[in-house]
Amino acid sequence: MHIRFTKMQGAGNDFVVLDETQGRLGLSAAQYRFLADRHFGVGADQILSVRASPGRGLDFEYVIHNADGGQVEQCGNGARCFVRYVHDKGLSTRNPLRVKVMNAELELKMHADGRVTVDMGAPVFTLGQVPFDAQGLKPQPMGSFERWPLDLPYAGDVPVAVLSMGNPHAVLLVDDVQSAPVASWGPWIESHERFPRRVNAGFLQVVGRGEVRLRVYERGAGETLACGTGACAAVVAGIRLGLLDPRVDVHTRGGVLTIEWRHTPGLDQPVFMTGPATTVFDGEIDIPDLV
Ligand SMILES: N[C@@H](CCC[C@H](N)C(=O)O)C(=O)O
Repeated sequence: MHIRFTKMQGAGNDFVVLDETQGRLGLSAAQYRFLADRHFGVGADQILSVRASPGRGLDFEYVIHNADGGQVEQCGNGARCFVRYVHDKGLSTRNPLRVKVMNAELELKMHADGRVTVDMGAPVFTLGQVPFDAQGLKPQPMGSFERWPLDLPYAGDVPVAVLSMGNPHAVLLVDDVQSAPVASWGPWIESHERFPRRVNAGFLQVVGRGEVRLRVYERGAGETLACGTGACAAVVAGIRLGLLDPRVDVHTRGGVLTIEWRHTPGLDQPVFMTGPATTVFDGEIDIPDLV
């Protein structure tokens, strides 16, 4: 199969974007893996498919596959690239855009300076919905939140905050993100048996009440230069742990994302994420028949 694609990046989190508005390409998980492969394919952390509106006042459907070929619920940096793609390719002039992702609807707004703000919806703290199995664990309260002791090889119990931004996140506090054990603990946390659908692992260094540094070991992709939902989850956790103000600049290895969350107990307040979205190049590629 011969296809056209666009390579994009948002704060260094990179994507292959496919136009499926005129019909599905019907790619297999192995073909998504091929596209994401940095040696044999194009190379990407995620593959984003732009599909026609499913109706209900929505402009498009937005489908996300991780580099490992698995379909996932959310991708924050991808959402910003999605808007830029739709506008640059002339698929819509609407601003803001309303799109459907796997289990939710998102509102995406492009600014005059090219940055994009995404209403990522409200975070979910119900453990069963993350999903996280806390049975038999004793929570450690902090601020208006809690952390859960996660037993990791050689490290013992490591306290993590657990929440969902539509996709699952575990956030742990570190003193220095540069020297944090992302490469070793990341895969252990990602596949920990307490997370039945695996999890994205965020390593959060609080610099001040409005500034953090973050590295994320992403489920199905490994460490990426930035993770949008990871930034939202880290800031929400930091606010509830009593460490952060409602507006925070998140320094990732690939750039800065600004996250805003007005926490009001009892109300489902949405998280807003603002950051860059850039087209790298357009291309064409032959995809082998892989099942
Ligand atoms: N890079 C993303 C998140 C992509 C999905 C994630 N790896 C998962 O499996 O949930 C972002 O910017 O949010």
